[in-house]
Amino acid sequence: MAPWGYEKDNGPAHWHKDCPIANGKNQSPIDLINGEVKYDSGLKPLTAKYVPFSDAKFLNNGHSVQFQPSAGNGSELTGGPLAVKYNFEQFHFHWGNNDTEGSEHRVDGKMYPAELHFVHWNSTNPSFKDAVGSGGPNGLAVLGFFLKVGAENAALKPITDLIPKVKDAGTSVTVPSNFDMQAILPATLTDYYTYDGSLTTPPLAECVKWIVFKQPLEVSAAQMEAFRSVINRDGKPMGGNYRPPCPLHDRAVKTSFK
Ligand SMILES: NS(=O)(=O)c1ccc(C(=O)N2CCc3cc(O)c(O)cc3[C@@H]2c2ccccc2)cc1
Ligand SMILES: [Zn+2]
Repeated sequence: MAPWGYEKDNGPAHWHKDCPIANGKNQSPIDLINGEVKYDSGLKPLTAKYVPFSDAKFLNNGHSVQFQPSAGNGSELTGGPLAVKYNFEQFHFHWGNNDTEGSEHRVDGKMYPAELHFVHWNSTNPSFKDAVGSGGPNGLAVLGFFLKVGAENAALKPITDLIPKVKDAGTSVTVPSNFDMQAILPATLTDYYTYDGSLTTPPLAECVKWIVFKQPLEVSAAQMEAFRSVINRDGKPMGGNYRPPCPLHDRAVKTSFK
C-alpha cells in the first residue's frame, strides 16, 4: 500500500490493511454527543506548565504541520483525569479546505474548521515511543482544541506566520526562542470532554486519554488560509487531513461540566 494519507487511494478507509486496530473498540476521533455524555464532578481542571524552548522546530511531515521541541524540555501536564505527570511531546493541526470541515472530533455532528492537538506522554515511561506502546489508555494524553474563524489568534501568530516556510512536505524551520506556547492555552483548562481512545493516524494505537475542550479557540480567516496553502507529499493541498468519527462501542464520554 502506498504510504498512508488522506487521499482516495490511501485514506482512512484503507488504513485497516496495515493497522487492523483501525476497526478496534477504542478508536478516535468520535462524535461527542452531548445527550450521551456523563458529568463527573471528580474531574478537576488540568494544569499545563509549558517552559520556554531552547531549540524547537516547526515542520511539515507530509500529513500535518507540527511544533516539536528538542527532547526533555521540561513542559508537563497534570490534573484533570490524569493520575500521573505527562511530558509534552509536540502539537500539530488537522484542518479542512473550507470552513465547514476540518476537525477530527465533532460535537453533536458539527465539525469545526480545524483542530489543534497537544500531545503528551506518561512520564512513567522512558520515552514517547515507549508510552505509545505501553498498552492501555494511559500512555498518551492529548489535549484537543477546536479552532473556529474569528479574531486573529495572537498566541498562534508566530506559528501561523511560519507556515509559508514549511509549505512543502519534509521541510522544517527553527522556531524563535521567544515563542510562548503557554499563551495558546486558555487561562483555565476547565470545561472538557474526556474518553479513552487512540491515535487518529496510523499506527492508531489505543493508548490515548483524550481531553477535548468545549470552548473553541479563534483564529482569523487569514490564519485559516495559511493552513490551506500547505501541501502534502503528493503536492496536493494537505487540507482534509482528518479521520472521520469512529464507533463509540461501550465507552463512556465524561465531562467536567454540566
Ligand atoms: N492526531 S493524534 O492522535 O493526536 C497523533 C498523535 C501522535 C502522532 C505521532 O506522533 N505519530 C503517529 C504518526 C507518525 C508519522 C510519522 O511519519 C512519524 O515520523 C511519527 C509518527 C508518530 C508515531 C509513529 C510511530 C509510533 C508512534 C508515534 C500522530 C497523531
Ligand atoms: Zn492529531
